[in-house]
Amino acid sequence: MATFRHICDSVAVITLSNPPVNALSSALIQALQKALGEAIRDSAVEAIVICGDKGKFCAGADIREFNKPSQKRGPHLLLLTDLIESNKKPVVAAIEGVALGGGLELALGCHYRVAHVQARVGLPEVLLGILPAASGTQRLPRLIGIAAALTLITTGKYVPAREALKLGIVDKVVGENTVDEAIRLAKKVIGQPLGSRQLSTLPVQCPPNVEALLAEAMVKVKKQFRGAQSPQACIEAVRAAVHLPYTEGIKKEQELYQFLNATHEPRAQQYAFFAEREVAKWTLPSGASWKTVSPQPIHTAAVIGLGTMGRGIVTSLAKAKIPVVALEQDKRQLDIGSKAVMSLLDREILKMEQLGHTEATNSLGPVRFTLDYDELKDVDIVIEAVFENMALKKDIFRRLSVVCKPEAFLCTNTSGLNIDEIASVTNRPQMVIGTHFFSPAHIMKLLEVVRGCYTSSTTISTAMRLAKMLGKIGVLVGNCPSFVGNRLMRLYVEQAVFLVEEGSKPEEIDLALEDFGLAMGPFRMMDLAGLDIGWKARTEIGLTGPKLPIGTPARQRGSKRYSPLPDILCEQGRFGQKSGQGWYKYEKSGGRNAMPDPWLYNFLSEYRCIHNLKTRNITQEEVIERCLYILINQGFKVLEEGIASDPKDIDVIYNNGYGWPKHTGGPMYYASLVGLPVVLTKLEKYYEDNPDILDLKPSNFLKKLVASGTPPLKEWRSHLGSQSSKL
Ligand SMILES: CCCCCCCC/C=C\C/C=C/C(=O)SCCNC(=O)CCNC(=O)[C@H](O)C(C)(C)COP(=O)(O)OP(=O)(O)OC[C@H]1O[C@@H](n2cnc3c(N)ncnc32)[C@H](O)[C@@H]1OP(=O)(O)O
Repeated sequence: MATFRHICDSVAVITLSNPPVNALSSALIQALQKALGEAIRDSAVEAIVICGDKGKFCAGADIREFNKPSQKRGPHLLLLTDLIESNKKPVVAAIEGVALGGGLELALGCHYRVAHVQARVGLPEVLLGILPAASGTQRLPRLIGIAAALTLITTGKYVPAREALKLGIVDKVVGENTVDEAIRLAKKVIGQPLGSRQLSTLPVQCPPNVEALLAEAMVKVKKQFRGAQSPQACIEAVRAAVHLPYTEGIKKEQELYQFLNATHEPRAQQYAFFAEREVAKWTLPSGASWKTVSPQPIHTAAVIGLGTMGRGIVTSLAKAKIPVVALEQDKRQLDIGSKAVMSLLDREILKMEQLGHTEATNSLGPVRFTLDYDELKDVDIVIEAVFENMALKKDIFRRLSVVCKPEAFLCTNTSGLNIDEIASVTNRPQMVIGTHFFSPAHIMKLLEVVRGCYTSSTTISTAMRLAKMLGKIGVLVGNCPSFVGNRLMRLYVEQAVFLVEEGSKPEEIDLALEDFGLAMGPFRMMDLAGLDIGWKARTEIGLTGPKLPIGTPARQRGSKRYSPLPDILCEQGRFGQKSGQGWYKYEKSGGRNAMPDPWLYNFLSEYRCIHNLKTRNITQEEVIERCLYILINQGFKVLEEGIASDPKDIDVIYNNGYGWPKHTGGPMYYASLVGLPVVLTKLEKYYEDNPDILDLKPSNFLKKLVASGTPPLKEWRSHLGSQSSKL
């Protein structure tokens, strides 16, 4: 790793070099400090350009070093930004690729910034549980004003170069030769006064309503990132920029950074950051892995079924520039589906245009709509996305076996049906795999990649590569009913319904779990997804409806507790948002504004009377513990059964598919934060109180970990022993 400089006429060019993203490690900061010192002292140098090696300016502080003791971290980036800014020779940042976090803070210390048109800049520290603590919270508001700075700092969003130019973050955007352009600019400004380019010396331009603006931002982040402290600290730091001189503002920034660093959030968020990248590095017990097995190329794709999921999947493929054939079963469905897809694609184009893409239309792959299976004969991959009916799926896969070329991979978007059963009807079971997208499929980052017992490692490699091509996070899991995500989710939701039977109100449970940080409580989530979907599935497998054996107790299935409440709501036509009423009532069918429904309270009173259920006062603590610990307990079972190979797989699934708050790291990380002995003791207690809720019974793996002295999460895997992996 090195920072080197060379002289080009009177300009020194300093190149940051720390592959793969030129992150500012202690060593790089030290080397940069040294090179800057030399350039400043060298009387032949009149101006300096800072750029990054291999087309990437800098992705910020090296996150891998965050857990190092601070005294071992070397010089602080903050001092470096001051050194650059106060230097009498103009310094120009040549931004290619990314200038993120500390990388942008470094660029803000420079007097000028030139960016490549495809570069992106941003301050994503908030997403790592910290704040831009190398003067970003003080310099950015001075450059672009309070409102825009607040947005960037509290969302961590990445801003494309053209937008950055409009905001005033960069001075110039170029289509090529960014470093040459920066050198040209550096030469041009030699000898010019730098006062107005030294951001720390500028006043913050405050609108008259600045306090209202800050208060509004606070309300927004408290809602958007419930339970997380870093967004609030970011606002406090910007408030300091408003009210205090620069040096005092910096002190406040440092104080807030120290405060956040003492909480669990940075470590949880940084764990989540690396976990998202590590899940791509899959390994099978056979030894086959992402390193050894090459994916097959995917040039064209087909999607079967243009319901909500199919439309999103088509859009996702088009966004990745993969030409798609979209197939429906009849003309009417095709017309409806194609219109919906076109409207999604139009929205994508609009978004891109707003971000400054001049040729947005050309940046989407072509979509062809058809009723004819023959049009699928040349595609490299097919993704089936019809509704959850095994017989229908099998029919489709039989047909695909005949129509598709032998090298084509066959994927199913089932959210829980048996992959092996689907694969068994094809002429290529080794090329069948589950690709479980999350709704809306063109937006949600997660792709659960489900390996069946026949699935080959090349098929896995290709599906994982597809995830990457779609800009998604693929997590490889084994085949079991409902896979990992929905298997855990079902128990969490069921627990919430049991709590309603016992006396809670849906809105109390939603509030408790949303305050914990979940994006949406279980009842609002059920209403959004549609209660009828689960009802149909339960009817199909005979848990309710005509197939239910006569004489089955209403609240019991086998030896397990069962709640018929969701079934009864469906029988009453209460399907959730789509019918204007479910666990809540809505302003109209399809309305989104959930309001507590007095009808439900009366209904629940009668229901409890009929079933002789005594209500009791249920605390928020119990709501959180029962709903979350049963989910976590199932996570341990999933690990024990080898359905997921590592706790981080479960965490990535929950963080990216189920709105779990990343500042707690994910359910398994959260369990490690709470302490496994605590989770175990609570589960034992709740199971003792509710012996008919069998899934509250602590998993053997959890017990084993506690008995082994509660090892840290990264060691759990080694305690699994000789399990029969489903991977
Ligand atoms: C001297 C240390 C001092 C520490 C003390 C700091 C105090 C100062 C406090 C605040 C100031 C500044 C704080 C920060 O800057 S925090 C970091 C902010 N930056 C980010 O959050 C950027 C995160 N990265 C990304 O968004 C993306 O990685 C990307 C856009 C840069 C590239 O995306 P993509 O091409 O999709 O590749 P990957 O995401 O897969 O990444 C490739 C590879 O690089 C690793 N990586 C990325 N960013 C960092 C980083 N900042 N530090 C370390 N490593 C990074 C990533 O993990 C991948 O690694 P691999 O899996 O091993 O290949």
